[in-house]
Amino acid sequence: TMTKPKNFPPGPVGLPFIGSFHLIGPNFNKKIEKMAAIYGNIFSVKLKNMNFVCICGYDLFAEVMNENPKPYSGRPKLLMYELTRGPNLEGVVVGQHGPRLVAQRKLFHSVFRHLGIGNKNFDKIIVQELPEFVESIENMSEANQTVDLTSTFDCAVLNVLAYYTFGNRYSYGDEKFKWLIHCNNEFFKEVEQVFGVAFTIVSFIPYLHKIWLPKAGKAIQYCCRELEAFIGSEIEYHKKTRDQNHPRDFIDFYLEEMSSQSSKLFSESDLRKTVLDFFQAGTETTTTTLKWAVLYVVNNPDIQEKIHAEIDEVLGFDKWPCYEDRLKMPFTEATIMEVQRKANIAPIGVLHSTNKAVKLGGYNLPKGTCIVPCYHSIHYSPKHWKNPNQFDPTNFLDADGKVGTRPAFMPFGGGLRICLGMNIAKQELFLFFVTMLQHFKLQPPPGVLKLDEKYVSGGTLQPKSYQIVVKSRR
Ligand code: HEM
Repeated sequence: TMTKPKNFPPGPVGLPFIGSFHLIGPNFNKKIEKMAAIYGNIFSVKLKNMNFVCICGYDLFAEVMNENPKPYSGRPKLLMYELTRGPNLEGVVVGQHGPRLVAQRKLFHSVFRHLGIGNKNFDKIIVQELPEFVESIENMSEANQTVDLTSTFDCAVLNVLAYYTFGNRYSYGDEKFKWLIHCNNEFFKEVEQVFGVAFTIVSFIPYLHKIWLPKAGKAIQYCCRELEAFIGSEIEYHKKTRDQNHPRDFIDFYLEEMSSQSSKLFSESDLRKTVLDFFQAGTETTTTTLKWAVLYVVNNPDIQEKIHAEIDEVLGFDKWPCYEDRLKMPFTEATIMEVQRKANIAPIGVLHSTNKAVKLGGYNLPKGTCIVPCYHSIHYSPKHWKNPNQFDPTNFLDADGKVGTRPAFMPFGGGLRICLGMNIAKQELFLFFVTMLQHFKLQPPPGVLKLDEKYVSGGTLQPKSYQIVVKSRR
């Protein structure tokens, strides 16, 4: 066992072997809240040989994510990460901060700018997805009285990333695409088996890994290997067909970096893990947010009506939206932000780690301390939201009716590790949500007044699976 360093944040003593294991799992947010009430906004939870330091409340978030992010820009070395990203923790999500990571992040942004024009026009890639997106919902609702939009969202969202990385989208019925979706979804199902959002922490509990490792752990590894093999075959294809003067997509740009640079910042194995990261960080998060968005507008018909009115005024029925349109649709944009606040789908985001000794909230954190940002504490803070438990888009509207930023709103994390796909995600959320409501009216199934707003914990906090009625607005 490990003793606490000097002047370390206080916390529950923990039981022998299992430490504070009983504190994670269901009702995670409530348990964190209770501990913060006892120990303060910064406290430690001990598990095996590791101290997790939980941070709550806007002041600590501001310090770690905005004011002094550098010492907090590492990632903890967790067993689960090593299983799927190798001993060197390749890719982007779980790597240490340093020249390699900075180079990968920089390349991501420059490809993003290249595929669009500056930071604009990337939305063209999403807009080309809209016709099949709408058609898929139409077909489903013609065939069935009630529908579950999950698979449509899965296809649309993965296609955007496929276009970005591979240079092409797939038709939703394509067998190869179905396999890719299947492997990607299996990964999240297996993660769910290992305590959902707290799964990375669980990998630290002594002896417990002996139970989950042979089953869920193997399955998780298997899913990642299958996805990596798929990505690997795309890389092979790109090597054969690429034209050095006309790079088509992320893989072409990456291969070009590999061949033109002498340092070892880029490698093919890293490329595979990086693309794997795009899929695993960028699909379930976006799909889940869209599912919450549908749920909240179904449960709040007055809000849905206001969005319909905004869409009718700005777009009418036949024009596809573009991302710029959000500037004329403040209520719609504010609704999406409110969905992200209220759903709080990544309650501990991705864990950070200190890469040098640092003082936080009056305590000393040695190098290598694992930081658990508890987002519920800011997204539901009564200090920052008038009625945090209520779904209310006006949280994000200023007195003049314009969308305003809110400091205690960080759905994409922050600091040097802020979500790499944030701009893609924002554009997807806006364009898929608007297009859906432009074409359809969404209602609860017959006999149901409201959909259940309680979450279940998968890779993220998700709504329980639900059916809705989709009515064409034509
Ligand atoms: C609504 C959708 C999304 C949400 C809510 C979300 C949220 C997050 C959060 C909370 C983090 C951790 C940030 C931190 O450590 O402080 C993160 C990291 C990341 N996200 Fe997203 N994300 C979304 C969509 C995407 C998309 C579409 C991509 C596409 C590439 C993506 C790629 C990444 C990557 C690569 C990282 C790791 C960055 C790093 O460690 O340096 N995400 N995301």
